Amino acid sequence: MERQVLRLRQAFRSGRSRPLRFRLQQLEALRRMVQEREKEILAAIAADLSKSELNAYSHEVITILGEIDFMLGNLPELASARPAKKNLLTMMDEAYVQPEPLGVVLIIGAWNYPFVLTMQPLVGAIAAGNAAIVKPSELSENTAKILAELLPQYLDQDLYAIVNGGIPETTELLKQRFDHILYTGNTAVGKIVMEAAAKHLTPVTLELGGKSPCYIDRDCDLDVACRRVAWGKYMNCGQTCIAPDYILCEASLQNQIVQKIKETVKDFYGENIKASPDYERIINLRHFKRLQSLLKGQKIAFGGEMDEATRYLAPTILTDVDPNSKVMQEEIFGPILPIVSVKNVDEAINFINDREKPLALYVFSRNNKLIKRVIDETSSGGVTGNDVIMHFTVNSLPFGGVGASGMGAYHGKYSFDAFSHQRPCLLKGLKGESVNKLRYPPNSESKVSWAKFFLLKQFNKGRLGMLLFVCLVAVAAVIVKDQL
Ligand SMILES: NC(=O)C1=CN([C@@H]2O[C@H](COP(=O)(O)OP(=O)(O)OC[C@H]3O[C@@H](n4cnc5c(N)ncnc54)[C@H](O)[C@@H]3O)[C@@H](O)[C@H]2O)C=CC1
Ligand SMILES: CCCCCCCCCCCCCCCCCC(=O)O
Repeated sequence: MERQVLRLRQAFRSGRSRPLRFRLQQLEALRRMVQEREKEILAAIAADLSKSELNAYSHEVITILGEIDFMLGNLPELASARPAKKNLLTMMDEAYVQPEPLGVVLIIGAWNYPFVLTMQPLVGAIAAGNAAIVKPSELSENTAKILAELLPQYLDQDLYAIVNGGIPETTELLKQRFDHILYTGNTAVGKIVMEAAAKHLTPVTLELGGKSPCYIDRDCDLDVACRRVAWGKYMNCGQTCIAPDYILCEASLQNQIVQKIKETVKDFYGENIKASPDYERIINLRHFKRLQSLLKGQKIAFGGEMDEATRYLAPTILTDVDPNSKVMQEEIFGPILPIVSVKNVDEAINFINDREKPLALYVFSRNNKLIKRVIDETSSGGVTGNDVIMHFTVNSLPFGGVGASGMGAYHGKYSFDAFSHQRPCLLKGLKGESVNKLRYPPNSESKVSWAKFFLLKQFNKGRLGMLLFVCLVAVAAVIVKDQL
C-alpha cells in the first residue's frame, strides 16, 4: 500500500496530472470507458443490487456521463486564475486566485450506488489535477471488480489506482498520508476515517447518512406528493442515502397517504412486486435482518411481506409510529416508510430540530411561503421542495451533509473545488519603496494614519477611481517622503 501511494505521489510530483490538456484527455478516456464498456458496467451494478440494467443506467451511468460532460465543458474556466479585488496598497500589482491540485487523494465509496459514489468523486479529482486512489465498497463486489479491471485500461496507471478489499485493506490505506479523503458511508466509519486523517492533518469530505424527514402539508396535491415520495423511497429498495426516511403529517392525512402510496406501488411495480424488474433487493442478510428487526412491534399499514432467501422486503408503510421506537432512532436504509403524526408545521419544525441535522429535507405543500419557512427554520444537507431526491441531479447545486450528515460537498463545480486549493497569489513589482516605507520600522503615529488611509479606503469606481487613485498615490508618495 505504502509503495502504491508513493508511486502515485511521484507521478503527481512529476507534474503530469496538471496540464489542462492532460486532465481533459483523462476525462475523455473515462467517458470512453463508460461508453465502450457500458454492458459490463451495467451487468456488474445489476448483479450487485438485483437491479435491472435499465435502472442501473438511469440511476448511475447517466449521472457519470453528465458529470464528465459538465467537466469537459467547464474545466477551462474552473481551472483558470480568477482576478481578485485589490486595496490601495496593491492597486498596481497583480492579485488572483489560482486553483491548484491538492496532491494524492483517496476516494472511499459505499455499496448502494457503487458506480456513482466512486466515479463521480474521481471525475472531480481528475479535473482538479490530482492523483487518486479509489476504494470501492467490498459489498458491491461485482462493481468493485469491473472497476479494477477497466480503470487501468483507460486511465494513466501511475496517477490513478484502484484498491479493492474490506476493513483490513481500508485500515491499511488510511494509515498512509493523503492530501484529501472523500469518504461516503455510515457515520460510525466516518469518525474512523476522520480520526485517521487527523493524524496527517488531511482534510476530509464526509458524505454520511441520517434520517431525512419528509413533511406533507394539509394544503397539498396528495396524489402527486405520494407518487413522488413512493418513487424516492422505494427506488433501489430504499437503499438511497437521500431517500425520504419518514413522513411527518397531520394525523388526518395518514390514511389517505397510505391509500395513495398503495395505489402508486401497484402502478409502479404491478400486482406481483417480486416479479417487477424495477424493484430491487436488500444488499445482504445482515441488512435484511436489521430491517426485519425494525418492524417488530410496529403497525404495518401496508406491505411487510418478506423472503429471506432472496432478501426481498416489500414496500412497507408503518402508521402511528412512536417517535421513540427503534425505527425512528436509526437511518432505515430500506423500503420501510414510517408515518409520524404532528399537529401542524410548527411541531414538524420542532421535531426536525430536536434531531441530528439530516442529509436531505423534503416539504410538500401548495404554499410556497410554508416551504420557505420550513427551510428557514431548519437545517439539512440539502432540500427539495415538492419532490424528493431531485436536488442530487442538479450539478450546479453542492451535494453534501451538515452536522451529523457530513461535511464538505461535491458535484460539478463543487467537486472541482473539493479537490482544489484556492491559492491566493499577489505579484508585485520592485518599485514603490517610498510608499512601502509606511510598513517598515520604526513605526510612528503618522505612518499609522497613512496605513489607515491606504488599507481602509475602498476605491473601486472604474477608470475615474483609478485616475484619482494614481493622483492620490503620487501626492501621498511626495508627502510621505517628506515626512519620514
Ligand atoms: N452522503 C452520501 O452521499 C451517501 C451516504 N451514504 C450513507 O452510507 C451508509 C451506507 O453505507 P455503508 O453501509 O457504510 O457502506 P459500506 O459498508 O460500503 O462502507 C463504506 C466504505 O467504508 C469502508 N469501511 C467499512 N468499515 C470500515 C472500517 N471499519 N474502517 C475503514 N473503512 C471501512 C468500506 O470498505 C466501504 O468502502 C448509509 O448511512 C448512507 O446514508 C450512502 C450513499 C451516499
Ligand atoms: C425524462 C426522463 C427522466 C429520467 C430521470 C431519471 C432520474 C433518475 C434519478 C436518479 C437519482 C439517483 C440517485 C442516486 C443517489 C446516490 C447517492 C445516494 O443518495 O445514496
